[in-house]
Amino acid sequence: MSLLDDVNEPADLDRLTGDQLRLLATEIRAFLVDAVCRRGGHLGPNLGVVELTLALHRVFRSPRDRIIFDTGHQSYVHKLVTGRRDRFTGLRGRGGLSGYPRRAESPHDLVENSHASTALSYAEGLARAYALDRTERAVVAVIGDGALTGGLAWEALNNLATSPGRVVVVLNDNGRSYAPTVGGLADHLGGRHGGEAGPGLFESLGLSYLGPIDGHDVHQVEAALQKARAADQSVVVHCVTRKGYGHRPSETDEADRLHSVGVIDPLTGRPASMPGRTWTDALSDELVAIGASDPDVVAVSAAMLGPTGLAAFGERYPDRTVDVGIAEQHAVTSAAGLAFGGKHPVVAIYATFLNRAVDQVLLDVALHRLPVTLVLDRAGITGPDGPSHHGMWDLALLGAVPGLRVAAPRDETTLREELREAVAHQDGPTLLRFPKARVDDEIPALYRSGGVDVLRTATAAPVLLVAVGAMAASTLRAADLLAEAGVECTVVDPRWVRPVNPALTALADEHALVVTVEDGIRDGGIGSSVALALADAGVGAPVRALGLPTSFIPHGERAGLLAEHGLDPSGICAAVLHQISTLPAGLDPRDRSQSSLTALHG
Ligand SMILES: Cc1ncc(C[n+]2csc(CCOP(=O)(O)OP(=O)(O)O)c2C)c(N)n1
Ligand SMILES: CC(=O)[C@@H](O)[C@H](O)COP(=O)(O)O
Ligand SMILES: [Mg+2]
Repeated sequence: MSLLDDVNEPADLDRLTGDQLRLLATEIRAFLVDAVCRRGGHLGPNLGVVELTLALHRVFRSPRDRIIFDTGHQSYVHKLVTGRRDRFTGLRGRGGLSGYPRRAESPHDLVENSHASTALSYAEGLARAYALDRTERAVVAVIGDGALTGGLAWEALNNLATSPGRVVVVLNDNGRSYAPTVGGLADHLGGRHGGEAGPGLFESLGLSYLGPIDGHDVHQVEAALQKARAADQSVVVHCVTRKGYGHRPSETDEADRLHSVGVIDPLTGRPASMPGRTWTDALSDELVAIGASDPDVVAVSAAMLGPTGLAAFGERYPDRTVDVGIAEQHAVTSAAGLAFGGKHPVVAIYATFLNRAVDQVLLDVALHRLPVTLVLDRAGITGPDGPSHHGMWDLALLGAVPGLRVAAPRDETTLREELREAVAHQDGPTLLRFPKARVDDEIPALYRSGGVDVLRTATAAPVLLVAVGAMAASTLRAADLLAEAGVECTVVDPRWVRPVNPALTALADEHALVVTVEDGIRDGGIGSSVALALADAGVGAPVRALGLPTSFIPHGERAGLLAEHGLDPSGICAAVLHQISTLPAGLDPRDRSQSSLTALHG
């Protein structure tokens, strides 16, 4: 019987002695290594917060007191001590335990948004609400040194000093985001600016400061938290920890301390199976090649050089590579500055995180028609990271940006080609998007017509299938299924999906039904742009837009989630057949006669 087996709620920690707490921490690490290596997830971040989380749950009485984890990727220990041990076998799978706090899972989870740098703002507002009600409930925000590089966190700190709400800010300073945390703040916390790290900075903002504290010493952390709890103003408790602590492959992983892993061998930290070539790998290689011939290209990342494929560019051209920290807004506006200065910035960001910087794309970049290329990795369904990480809003949110040209490559060749076209474009911003997946097999075009790649044709095919980027493979397989059902289709990849290419409009005019397929939300997506363009051009073919619903899609495996939303070959086929069945009598595209077209086109 282990100590961990007896911990089913935070109160179970109260009776443990110092030695038992140390033993429990060891058991928790063994549990985490085993569970995360089997399922994938955030390993290094959680190994670093074991003692800190035990101390938090001994000092504060969750859920009456509120503990908010910034980003939430480091909440596994919190889940373990709040009764969710048995659910780790399904970690991040469909219907299984989420990799982030999740309200539906436990009353101990309040905030489940896993975009970084939000916790202090949630906490300030919550504490203010408790103060208004004169309710004695403590509010704690746990924030990493990486998340503290985000501007939102500083907006919150600025407000905390004068807020009636008191917040205990636990700064988990492990010196890293993925890679070592960069910038003046990181240098300050690391003592690289000389003098004592912490007090000067936070006290000058009107907050109290305690630390630096050894974040792996439960008693030291507890003592500091007790003091912070009793203070009459907001306090920063500065805990120094080691990312990946207690697991050699994590602690020694140079890239990111095994920040976020797939299924790996616990002894070596290496992937259990060959990961295969991803879209990110293809982007990485082509950008290095472009950098060799174009000295004006500058790569910009928001704390994710490695995961977005910019690390190789950074090794080759360190002077032309910028990591701005978790600061997507600054990344985009500073890219605008670079472009004003004659450079061509390539800003690589996960699609979901660009949501942060929509205004910057709109007014700081597009208004000035600046040549900035945005590369959106993890576009569409990402999978195990769940609702906040699916990159499904970009096309809809950015559809309103005048002059933004958007490309969605279907395979590695088109990714390379479209990236070069994007970087060559000087008159305004460009955007490329692709998913978190292996890059699909090459999909050759039969021919290119006015910039649109025609992937499949049949004589007098009545249905035009418009595949957006990575949806091309499934759309082509759907066309096979439809042919078996007696419906011939033309399948095209517009390559540049916005603005809608007039060549696509012309092609649509030769068909009785147009079906668009994309892995973003339908509402405001490419399908709706195509429908508008056809209507404006007086093309009468009805448009059926297939895509994701405007809803928060839970975590699960990417292929399964796409299928659940009808975006696999059989789903696309079924949707087309259904659409055909709704066409007015005489307009069945299986019997596409000139008269039916004439009738349709009025
Ligand atoms: C807005 C936003 N940008 C980027 C990310 C991706 N991301 C997740 S964790 C992380 C690093 C966080 O570093 P830190 O807060 O220090 O936590 P640690 O992993 O070191 O514990 C990044 C960049 C994110 N979740 N949200
Ligand atoms: C917490 C966070 O935002 C990242 O760690 C994210 O989970 C990484 O996702 P990938 O594993 O797709 O790189
Ligand atoms: Mg950190």
